[in-house]
Amino acid sequence: MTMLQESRAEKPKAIENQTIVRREPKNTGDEVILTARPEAIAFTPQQTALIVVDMQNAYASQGGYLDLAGFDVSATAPVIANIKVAIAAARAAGIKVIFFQNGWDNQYVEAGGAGSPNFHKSNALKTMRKRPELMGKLLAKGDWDYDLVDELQPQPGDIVLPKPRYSGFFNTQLDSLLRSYGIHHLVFTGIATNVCVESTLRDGFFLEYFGVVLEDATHQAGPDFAQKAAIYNIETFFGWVSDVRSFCDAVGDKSEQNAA
Ligand SMILES: NC(=O)N/C=C\C(=O)O
Repeated sequence: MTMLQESRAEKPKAIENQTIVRREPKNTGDEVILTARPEAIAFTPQQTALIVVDMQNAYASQGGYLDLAGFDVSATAPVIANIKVAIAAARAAGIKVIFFQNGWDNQYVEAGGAGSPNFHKSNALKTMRKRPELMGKLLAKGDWDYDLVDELQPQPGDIVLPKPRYSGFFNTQLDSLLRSYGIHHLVFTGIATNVCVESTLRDGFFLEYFGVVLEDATHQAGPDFAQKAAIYNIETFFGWVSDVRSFCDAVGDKSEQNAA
């Protein structure tokens, strides 16, 4: 056993002077402890999912919806790289990986008509009303914009869920799938922190899921203050905030060992 493997074998890592939040009744299986704000949080990999929110070209690529609608996506490359690391660590630790894809059919029937606030608020729909040549392209199933970015592709055993609104719990199979796997801790990554990540984490809170966001694996839609506000809300009211390095340390990052 190498020194690196030896240090990885010592689990859970000591979190000195940090209060540790533990769900009751106790987790079953091997518990790991994640350094987080405002407290460290204990979870078992088997009862945890890594949620990858909307890592589609629409949200992370130049020429995608957010970019065309005037949002800055120039700093998404490190976020993609960090999510890739978190996914590898999660898979190696036996944590279920769940990808979301936001969008609708290419006729936008699923987007709702003028009777839906979504019709009036969605910046994708507004952009297409201003630029009709984009109709059938932005967030439309089957188009490049809807596709997950090349770097973050699902593997067998992962779950991919389409979603028609900001919250991943609304009109999707998420809740029933999580309950079927006995999962009650959710670790969030993806774009946008202040819209779909926060909406899903908040709905999860109301449904009694423990939500942790990996801050450096997220990016906001809008100015920097939107990221700060979302992180503040999560840390203070709805869940916990951590980072990719701490997540890998907590779950024992066996991804390099397992990479064939
Ligand atoms: N994935 C998201 O957070 N989406 C944010 C805005 C939108 O879809 O219009």
